[in-house]
Amino acid sequence: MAGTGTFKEIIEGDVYKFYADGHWRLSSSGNISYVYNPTVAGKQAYKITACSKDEVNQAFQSAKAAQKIWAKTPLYKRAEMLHKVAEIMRKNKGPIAECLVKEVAKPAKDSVTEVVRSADLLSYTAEGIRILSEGKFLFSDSFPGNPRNKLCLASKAPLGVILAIPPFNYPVNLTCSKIGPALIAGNAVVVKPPTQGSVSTLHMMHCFHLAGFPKGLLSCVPIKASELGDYVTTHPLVNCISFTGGCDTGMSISKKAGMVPLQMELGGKDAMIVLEDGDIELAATNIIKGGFSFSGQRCTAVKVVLVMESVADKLVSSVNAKVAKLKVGPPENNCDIVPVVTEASANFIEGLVTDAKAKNAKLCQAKFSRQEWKRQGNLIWPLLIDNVTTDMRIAWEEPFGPVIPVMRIKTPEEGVKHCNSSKYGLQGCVFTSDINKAMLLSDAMESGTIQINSAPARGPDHFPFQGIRESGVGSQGVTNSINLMTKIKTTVLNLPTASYTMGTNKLPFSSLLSFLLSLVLGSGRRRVFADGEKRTSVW
Ligand SMILES: NC(=O)C1=CN([C@@H]2O[C@H](COP(=O)(O)OP(=O)(O)OC[C@H]3O[C@@H](n4cnc5c(N)ncnc54)[C@H](OP(=O)(O)O)[C@@H]3O)[C@@H](O)[C@H]2O)C=CC1
Ligand SMILES: O=C(O)[C@H](O)COP(=O)(O)O
Repeated sequence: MAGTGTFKEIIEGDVYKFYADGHWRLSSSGNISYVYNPTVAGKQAYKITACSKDEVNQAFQSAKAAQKIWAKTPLYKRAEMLHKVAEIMRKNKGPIAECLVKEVAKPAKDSVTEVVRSADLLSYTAEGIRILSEGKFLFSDSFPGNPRNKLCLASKAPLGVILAIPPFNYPVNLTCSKIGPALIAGNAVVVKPPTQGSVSTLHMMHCFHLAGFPKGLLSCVPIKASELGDYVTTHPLVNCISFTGGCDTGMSISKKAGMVPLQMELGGKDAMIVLEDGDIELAATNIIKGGFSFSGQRCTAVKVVLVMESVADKLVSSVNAKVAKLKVGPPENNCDIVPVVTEASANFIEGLVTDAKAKNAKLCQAKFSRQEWKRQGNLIWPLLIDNVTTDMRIAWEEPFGPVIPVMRIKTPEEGVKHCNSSKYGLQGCVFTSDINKAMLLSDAMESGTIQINSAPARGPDHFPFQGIRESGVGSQGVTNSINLMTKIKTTVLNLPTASYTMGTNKLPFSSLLSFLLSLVLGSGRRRVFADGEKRTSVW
């Protein structure tokens, strides 16, 4: 059960605490944020303490201090601790998943999957020590005019304090995808959890606490973003911001952030282009899996289908038949379509549908009811909207809900043009049986990733994951996140004479003779070396 047993110390009464300096406590502010259960309108799921400005500042100060020590922790010990957290998370997947069901209405089975996937991500990230234990060794004489008298050692150093801001839809997985790389690289992390998703995040943070990370290295500070959001994101001790969430929020943060590396993933309008030689059944299945899972609340969800008009009717018919089989209802029952996270989100989605209908789109509401459009509170029945045209909002905007527009195209180029006209550029996908056409389309589609014959997806989590344009900046995926959360440190060894290796360091005979004579006569030519010491020989 959430907040009991292993997790009883993270709650006081019915209010969840915040985590800093290695322990859990209620904020001195007395402020409380409320987490509402998306499945039951108006029902409070949880109460969480909201940190004060001073508590947030203290979390950053402690992070800075703890990071200096953590950066000197051997890589193998860092890896051991990540494996330990992963194990604790696997053991406690039940209570953490329970929170996901209640605060973001994620289907129960998908909630457990998210926790296990996150533990696996941490285990994989622990192997990141292979990357961190490698450096670069450069000779100077590869550059014109330089003898080989400078040896350059380049290695990766931690940035310092990482501010991690995850979104509601994957509060556990997307927090781990930030914390894991940050820690293995030697950084400290301050997590600002999403309100909807904060209790799942707090439970996950407790697993890190139980693993025994140094006090202060990790903190989780729920705040009222409207009050302290800017304070957190512009704090002088922030050395990097890793944010996943809405485009508007992310863009605003990136404009205010200091001169720090940014890792921003801001959503997408992932396009699916279906060609005449594409497998229509496969495409339909991927629209269902890729477009409607978690009610479309995924940045990588299929968000517009661009299908050649000659096969459009066949595709729409196949998708509608599959939509009719989707289970609609509460996440506890593992329904395919669950309530979206907030009423505001549901209202936004309804606005897009209403606009499309007003402009003569065809609403293909499955045979759930005679209604074309069905919504009950935050619960929206899955909807394919056919005959969408570019004058409709849903052709361009990200619903983050179970509604998918279908646009009919005459040429593949028309599909590429629409994809590239979007302000987003996260992922896309192409369905065709011709690998050459697939590669040409992938090259032409301006997106971070193009999937061939499968729906967009971030996983597996070690794959590079990035958006362009307003879909974000910086690349995720375990390796890329580790590299983004480090900086390069170089040390240059300046030598008095060129240095060669593998026996190529033969002295000219004359200097060998003078060297031998100096040994015999004891009056070797005294030279000042790089360290300032006067000696007769470099070795
Ligand atoms: N790329 C992706 O995977 C996601 C994209 N989205 C897109 O964003 C839209 C809105 O979803 P939502 O989750 O509300 O996204 P938001 O961008 O509002 O929230 C994302 C995270 O940012 C935090 N936040 C909000 N405002 C600030 C601020 N001023 N300073 C610091 N942190 C802040 C939120 O905290 P809090 O919750 O307390 O406001 C949350 O932790 C969705 O409809 C979807 O289009 C949403 C989720 C994931
Ligand atoms: O930001 C998101 O919505 C997730 O990263 C998507 O992950 P998924 O493709 O594995 O669902």
